[in-house]
Amino acid sequence: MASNEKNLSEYSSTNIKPIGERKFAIVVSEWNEEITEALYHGAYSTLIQHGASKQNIIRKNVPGSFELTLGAQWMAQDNSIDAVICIGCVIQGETKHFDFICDAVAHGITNVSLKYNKPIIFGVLTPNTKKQALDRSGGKYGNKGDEAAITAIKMLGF
Ligand SMILES: Nc1c(NC[C@H](O)[C@H](O)[C@H](O)CO)[nH]c(=O)[nH]c1=O
Ligand SMILES: CC(=O)[C@@H](O)COP(=O)(O)O
Repeated sequence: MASNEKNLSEYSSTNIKPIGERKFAIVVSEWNEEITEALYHGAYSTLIQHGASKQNIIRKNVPGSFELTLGAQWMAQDNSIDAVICIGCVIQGETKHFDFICDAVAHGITNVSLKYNKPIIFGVLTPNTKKQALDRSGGKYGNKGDEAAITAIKMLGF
């Protein structure tokens, strides 16, 4: 279902219990910082809203979305971390570089989740334009960071 049919920030919270002492890592790409900071704040605030403690949310910055995979692995190998949220924004340019990055990140973080048997959430926007990114990072279609945090919480069984 396209984002213009389902707001990324709309979800039923009635069935989500407080997440107590669970520990989360949020790995944030620095490329398109205006977008990724908005996504990060969406994810962070959603975790806090559902009961996570500030000291149990670890942030790790990486240069670009391609580096999210290794950043996620560094966090996932810490046994105290229950779930990892990857935040990035890859905007289509003139060349096929976009395709290679998006493919590498999608497959990469999937492999990390299977290797460490823990949720590694794909909170990466892959828009064609900056406007599409703005619409999905706190704009008219909500915030994918919210969605990524809820996904992490649900994957932990709450
Ligand atoms: N163009 C975008 C990039 N490019 C950088 C790569 O992610 C990577 O850091 C580089 O290829 C070195 O390994 N990254 C984004 O996150 N978003 C882009 O739009
Ligand atoms: C996704 C990218 O790396 C992209 O922004 C680079 O732009 P271009 O394909 O025009 O070099």
